[in-house]
Amino acid sequence: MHLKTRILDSRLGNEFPLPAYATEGSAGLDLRAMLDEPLTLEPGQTQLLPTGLAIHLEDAGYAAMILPRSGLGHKHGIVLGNLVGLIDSDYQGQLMVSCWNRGNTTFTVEPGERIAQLVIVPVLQAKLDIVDSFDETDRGEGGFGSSGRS
Ligand SMILES: O=c1ccn([C@H]2C[C@H](O)[C@@H](COP(=O)(O)OP(=O)(O)OP(=O)(O)O)O2)c(=O)[nH]1
Ligand SMILES: [Mg+2]
Repeated sequence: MHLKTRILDSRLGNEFPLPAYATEGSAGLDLRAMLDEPLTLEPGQTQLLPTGLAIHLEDAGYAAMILPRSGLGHKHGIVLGNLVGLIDSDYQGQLMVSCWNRGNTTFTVEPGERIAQLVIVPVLQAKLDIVDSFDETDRGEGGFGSSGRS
């Protein structure tokens, strides 16, 4: 697909590469922290970081999700303050990343560092048909471990 993208920080495409799929099979485009100086995140701290990019998906049949990078999340505890970021198809503002240090050690984000990834996903907008009851299923209202653990 084609994605209308605005570059809001001129260092992107010059000093720092534009987002690109790293391999033919990559699902995510890495997003960079467009900081002016290194940012220290103490354990437990969360900061909203600019990416220098805006996208306009235009089509309600798509959304984008901002997801953590597995290496940063697993090794350094750097994940997202909102766990997952959901980008609406009509959003035109700068993509922002809520960066949360859920770990026990201080982490410094360097300017231009890849801090999260953007994944484009298909979306169905549902029309709600209001009913009084549902056709019976085996599960019914059972959930949250109702089927046991093993
Ligand atoms: O990690 C994120 C999450 C959201 N957004 C932007 C794009 C999205 O379309 C918009 C609104 O996000 P969401 O609907 O999740 O937030 P909200 O708290 O419901 O705000 P709003 O009232 O603006 O919808 O904020 C980001 O830039 N980064
Ligand atoms: Mg919202």
